[in-house]
Amino acid sequence: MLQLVDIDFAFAKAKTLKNISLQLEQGAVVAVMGESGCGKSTLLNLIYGILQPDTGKILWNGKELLGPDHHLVPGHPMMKYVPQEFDLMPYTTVFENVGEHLSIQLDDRAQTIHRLLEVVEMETYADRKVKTLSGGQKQRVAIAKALAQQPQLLLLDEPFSHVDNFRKNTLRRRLFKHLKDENISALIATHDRDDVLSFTDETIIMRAGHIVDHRSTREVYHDPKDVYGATLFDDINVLPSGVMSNTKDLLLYPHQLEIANAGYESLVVNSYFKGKSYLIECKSAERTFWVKSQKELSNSSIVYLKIK
Ligand SMILES: Nc1ncnc2c1ncn2[C@@H]1O[C@H](COP(=O)(O)OP(=O)(O)OP(=O)(O)O)[C@@H](O)[C@H]1O
Repeated sequence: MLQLVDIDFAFAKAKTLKNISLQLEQGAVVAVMGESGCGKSTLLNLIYGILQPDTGKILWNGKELLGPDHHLVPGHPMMKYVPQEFDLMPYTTVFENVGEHLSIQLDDRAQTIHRLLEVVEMETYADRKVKTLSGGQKQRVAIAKALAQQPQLLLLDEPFSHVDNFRKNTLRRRLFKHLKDENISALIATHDRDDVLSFTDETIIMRAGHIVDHRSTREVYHDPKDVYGATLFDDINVLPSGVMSNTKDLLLYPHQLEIANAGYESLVVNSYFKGKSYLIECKSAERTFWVKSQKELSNSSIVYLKIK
């Protein structure tokens, strides 16, 4: 179990992380979301032991982990980190990169490497030199290399940012299944709601160096604390009490409103094609609303909005 207790950290004078406390049970897969610059990567760097907290403690199974001020080589053996700029050996093969830290005396070394290359769908590239790979392929090799070292905690920073949509879904399913099968905990800094909604147990929301929410992913999504948290998942309708016969202030995603024959009058400003449906942007009294529609609607037409 990982615990952070009252961590503060500053790169310069201004604090980058403030009063961070959290607990992660073994096997939990947890997303870290928040706007760019809010401190997600810094948090992962502190946990991994690349940065030294100014105050506070990081504990693993109750034992304090000492930061880089106390170690010649930063990092801790039970965790692996895949940063945004992955650390691979460009002139050696994919196979050797994944196996870099695996003992050559290990009986099932080759099998282990091939099994992990399957998890990241890179088995056909085993003999290719890393420098000849695309960014997305390198990212997949970096993930397999981290898994090869059998971490108890995996820290992933934007793990699929370079991977095309075609591969992303299979890769995500395989990777998260592997994490669950092997009871590996993971902290994943991501901007991608699809990573978060389908695959994580809990979500941490960060803002300006603080943790502002940490609950189960479903609670964080269904019952957002504020507009900031909700907007990380989707466009959001802010409905103060009384706007659409609602008796309290509401934050609603586009699919929670509908266009009806009667209701709150609004003017269509734009229709955005989304594949299965259109996202309609409407305006009433200086307020913007977002709603889904099966049909494209012409700009300046009038619609009536209702809470579903
Ligand atoms: N080496 C550094 N020296 C000084 N300031 C830094 C350094 N690294 C990051 N920062 C600053 O610390 C803050 C947090 O950065 P961090 O990279 O943790 O954000 P992030 O939430 O991961 O952002 P993103 O989503 O864009 O990756 C930012 O204001 C950033 O400019």
